[in-house]
Amino acid sequence: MAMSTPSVSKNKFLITGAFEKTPKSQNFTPKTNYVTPKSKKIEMVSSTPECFSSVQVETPLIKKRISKEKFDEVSNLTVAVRIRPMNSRELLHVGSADVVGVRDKEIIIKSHPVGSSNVSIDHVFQYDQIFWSCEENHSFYSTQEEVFLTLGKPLLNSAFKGYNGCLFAYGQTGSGKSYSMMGRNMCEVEDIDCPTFSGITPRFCRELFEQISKLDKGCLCTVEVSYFEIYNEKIHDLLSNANNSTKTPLKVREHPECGPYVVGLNVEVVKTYEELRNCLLIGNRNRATAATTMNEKSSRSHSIFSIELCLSDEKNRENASRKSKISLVDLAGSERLGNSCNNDVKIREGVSINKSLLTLGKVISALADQKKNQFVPYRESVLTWLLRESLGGNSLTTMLATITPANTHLDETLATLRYACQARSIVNRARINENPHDRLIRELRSEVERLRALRQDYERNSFSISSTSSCNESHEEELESLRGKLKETEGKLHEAEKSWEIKFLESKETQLRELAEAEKYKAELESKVRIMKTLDSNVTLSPFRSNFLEELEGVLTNEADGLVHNDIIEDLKKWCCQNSLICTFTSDTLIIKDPVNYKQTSVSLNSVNLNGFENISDFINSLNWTENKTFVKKITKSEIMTAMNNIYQSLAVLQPPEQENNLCLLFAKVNKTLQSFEAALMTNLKTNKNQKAVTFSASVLD
Ligand SMILES: Nc1ncnc2c1ncn2[C@@H]1O[C@H](COP(=O)(O)OP(=O)(O)OP(=O)(O)O)[C@@H](O)[C@H]1O
Repeated sequence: MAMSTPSVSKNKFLITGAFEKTPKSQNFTPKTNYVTPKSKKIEMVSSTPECFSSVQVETPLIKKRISKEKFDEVSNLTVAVRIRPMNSRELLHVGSADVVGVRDKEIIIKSHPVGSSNVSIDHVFQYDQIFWSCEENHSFYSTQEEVFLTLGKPLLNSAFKGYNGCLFAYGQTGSGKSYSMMGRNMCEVEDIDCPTFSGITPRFCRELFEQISKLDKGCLCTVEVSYFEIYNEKIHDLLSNANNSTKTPLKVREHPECGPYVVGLNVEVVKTYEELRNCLLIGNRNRATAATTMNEKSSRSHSIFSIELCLSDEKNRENASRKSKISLVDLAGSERLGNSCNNDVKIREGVSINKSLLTLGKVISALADQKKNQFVPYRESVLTWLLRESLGGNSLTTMLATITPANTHLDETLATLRYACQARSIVNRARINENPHDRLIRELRSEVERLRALRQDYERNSFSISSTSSCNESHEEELESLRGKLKETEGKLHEAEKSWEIKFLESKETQLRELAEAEKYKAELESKVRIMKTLDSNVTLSPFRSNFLEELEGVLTNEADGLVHNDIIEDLKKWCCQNSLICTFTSDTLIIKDPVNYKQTSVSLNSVNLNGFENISDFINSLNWTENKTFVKKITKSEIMTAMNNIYQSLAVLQPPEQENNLCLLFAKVNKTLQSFEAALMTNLKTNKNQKAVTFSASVLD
C-alpha cells in the first residue's frame, strides 16, 4: 500500500494555477462545497508538445442544482479530484511521464493513441474541486488541511444543522485514498494528530469536538460512532474486540423508517475527542492487522467510519432537536480485475470488490440517467445498500476521486475520472432530520418573515405610487391579498405553537399520572408484603401443612378400590347412589347415611346378605337406622380437586394489588379453608387407617 513520495516532480506539462489560492500564512477560507466558487481565469503554463493535439471534452453538461425547497437541500453530488505525487516506482519506470495537467477546475489528461507518437488527445474533465498535491514546495500544492477545509468541514457544519453527510474516496490502489481520508499512517496517536499528514477523518473528529465545546450551555449533544469494513461482501466490525479470524460477519437489515443498518454492530458513545480518537485507532489497528494477515486486505476492503450526532436545545426553538449521520468511506482500489488478480483468492476478492464497485457504478449511472422511475440496483451489493441514502437520497454527498499523474496508469486514471464525472450528475435531496412539529413551526416562521418583508415592500411602493399618482387599485388589491395571506400564516403559526405547548403540557401530565400510579402500586406492594409478614408470624400453621397436598394426593391416588369386591356390594353402592344415600366403607363395615332424613345405619360387610329379600330396597329398610343430626357428604376425588382449585384461584387473586382489608380477609379465609381440609383429612387418616375415601364435614366446602 505504501509508496514513497518522490522528491522531484517530473511534470512534463505542469499546468499550474489549479485554483485560486490563499498564501499559506493567511487563514484559509474553504470554498464551500455546495456553492460554486467564483473561478479565475488562469493561464496555462504548460509546454504543450509540438505535435497535433485534439481535445476531447469528457464532462457531460450538467446543470448544477442548488436549491432550497422548504429546508430541503437539493444538490448534485460534489465531486473533487486529488492528484498525488509520482512515487519512486513510477519515476523509475522507463518512459514514465506526467500526463495530468490542471487548469482552474479542469483536469487535462494527455494521451497518445497506440502507434501514433505524434498525435495526442487532450481529455478534458471538469469537477467541483481539484487538489493538486504533486509537489510539496509548489505554491499550488494542496495540503491535507486544505482538503479537509474544502470537503470535510462543510459536511461537519451541515451536520450541526441536522443534515446527513457522506464523503467517499474512490480511485485505484495506491492513488491516495487512505492518505486523504486517514493520513500518511493511521495506527498511532501521533499519526492521527499529526498537523501535516493527518487526513480528513481525524481532522473531522477534532473539529467536531471543537464545535461541540462552543455550543450553548443548554444544548445537549451526543456522539455515537461505529467503524466497519466490507470485505468479500461480508461486514466485519472494526470496533469489536473479537479476534479477526473468529469474527462472524454481520448482516444488513432494513428498518422501515431508518433504512438499512448493520445488525449487532458496536456503536460507541463518545464524550471527548480522545475517546473518539481511541475508536479510530482501534479500528485502524484492526484493519491493519487484517491487512497483514490477509495479504494487503485493506486495499481490497471498503471501510466505513460513521458518526451520529444528536443535538437538542430546549431553549432554542429554532434548533429544538436535530440528528445527523456522517459516513466517511475509504473504498477499495478500483483497478480492473486483470491488473491485480493473479490467483484464485484474488480473483474471488476481485469479483467481490468489483461486485460492490460495479454495483456502485450501476447505481451511479442509473441515478445520473435521471429518467423517472429508473430502477436503481442498491441491493445488489452490501456497499450500495448501506450507502443508499448517500447516493440519491437524504444526504449531502461528496466524492473524492484520487489519481496518479503517471502515464503508466493512464487507463485507470481515465476510468476513474469518467466515473467521477458521471457521479456529478447525481442529485441528492438532503433534509434536516428533526421533529416534524419543529419543522412545521420553522417553516411557518420563515413564511411569516417572507410575507412581512413582502408587505413592507408593497407598502413602501404603494406609498410612493400614491404620492406620485392617483391611487393604484390593482396595487391596493395585491397588498390586501398579501395582508390576508400573512394573517392566515400568522394564525397557523400561532396554532402550531399553541398546540405544541398543549402537547408539552399533556405529556407532562401523563408523566405525572404515570408516576402517581407507580407510587400507588409501590405502596400496595409494600402493604402486601407487610400483611404476609404479619400473617406468617401470627398464624400457627399445622406442621402437616407442608405435606398436606402430597398426603391428600397419596390418599386419592391410592383409592385402589381394594374394598369388598363382590357383586352385592357393587349393587348396593349403585342403589345408594341412585337413591341419594351416601354409602361408605371401612375395612369391615358398610355405613349408609341418609342426608335428607338425618339417618344413618351400619352393617358388617360379612353379614351383608340379600337372601330372603325381594330387592335391595327391602334389605336397606330392614337395617337398623339411627338418627344422625350432622349433615355429612361424601366428597369424590373430582370434588376435592375442584375445591382445591378454588383455593388456588383464591390465592391467585392475591397477586394483583388489592385493598388492604380485602386482602387480609381473603387470606384469612383461604387459610381457614386449608386448615379445615387438613384437619378433616388428618382425622380421617387417623381414625380409619385403611380408609380409601375421605369424608369432610360440609362446612369445609363453604
Ligand atoms: N497527496 C499525497 N501526497 C503525498 N503522498 C501521497 C499522497 N497521496 C498518497 N500518497 C502516498 O502514496 C502511497 C499510497 O497511498 P494510499 O495508501 O493512500 O493509497 P490508496 O489509494 O489508499 O491505496 P489502497 O487502495 O491500497 O488502500 C502512500 O505511501 C501515501 O503516503
